[in-house]
Amino acid sequence: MTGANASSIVLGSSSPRRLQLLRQVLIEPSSIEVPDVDESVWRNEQPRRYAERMARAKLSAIQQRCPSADYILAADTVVACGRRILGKAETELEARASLQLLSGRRHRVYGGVAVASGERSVSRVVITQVGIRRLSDADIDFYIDSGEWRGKAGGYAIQGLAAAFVAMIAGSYTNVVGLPLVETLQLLGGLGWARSQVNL
Ligand SMILES: Cc1cn([C@H]2C[C@H](O)[C@@H](COP(=O)(O)OP(=O)(O)OP(=O)(O)O)O2)c(=O)[nH]c1=O
Repeated sequence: MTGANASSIVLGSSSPRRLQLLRQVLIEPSSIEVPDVDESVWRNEQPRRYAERMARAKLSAIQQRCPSADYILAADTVVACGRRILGKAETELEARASLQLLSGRRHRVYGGVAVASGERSVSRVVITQVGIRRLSDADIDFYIDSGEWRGKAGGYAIQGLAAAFVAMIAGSYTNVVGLPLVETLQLLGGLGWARSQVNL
């Protein structure tokens, strides 16, 4: 038991979005650990299974590193068009190809979340449907120039300029940004985590 919260949470993620989302609901992780896992997709692996496998792999990497943590949280965000998984865009070419594929279509964002407390761990996948309006070449050029696509699953970030591309969303918005808050809090609550001071 440490700090203001009765139970401390180790965030197993390098994603600034995930930290920001937790802070938005007044959860301050006691520490941040960067998971280092092999993120390659298995042959014929479906997006849902991949998202859950990655979240669990990140969790267990951090569990080994922090055996005495009260709670550990890890997550993975996967963007898929049908069964096709679109990875994190690392080059302009990848981002452009991804945006061209998503243009004028609906796709799904699979958010894997995994939480552990001691020996117990739970995980789930939250699915959000996102519809991107038809993108012109000028839209895509503009977005590529912004650089906001870098390191983002599917080559876009809904919390930034790409909000202007999103025509519809069905399901959790925070899931698309990187961490489905309602479901994450449910998982934590299921393992006994409780806020000590704030009753959100
Ligand atoms: C679709 C989408 C993804 N993203 C981001 C969230 C994640 O950071 C990233 C997906 O990559 P992840 O592999 O889920 O996470 P990460 O590599 O950034 O961090 P870590 O493995 O250390 O936890 O894409 C957005 O920020 N906005 C969006 O709209």
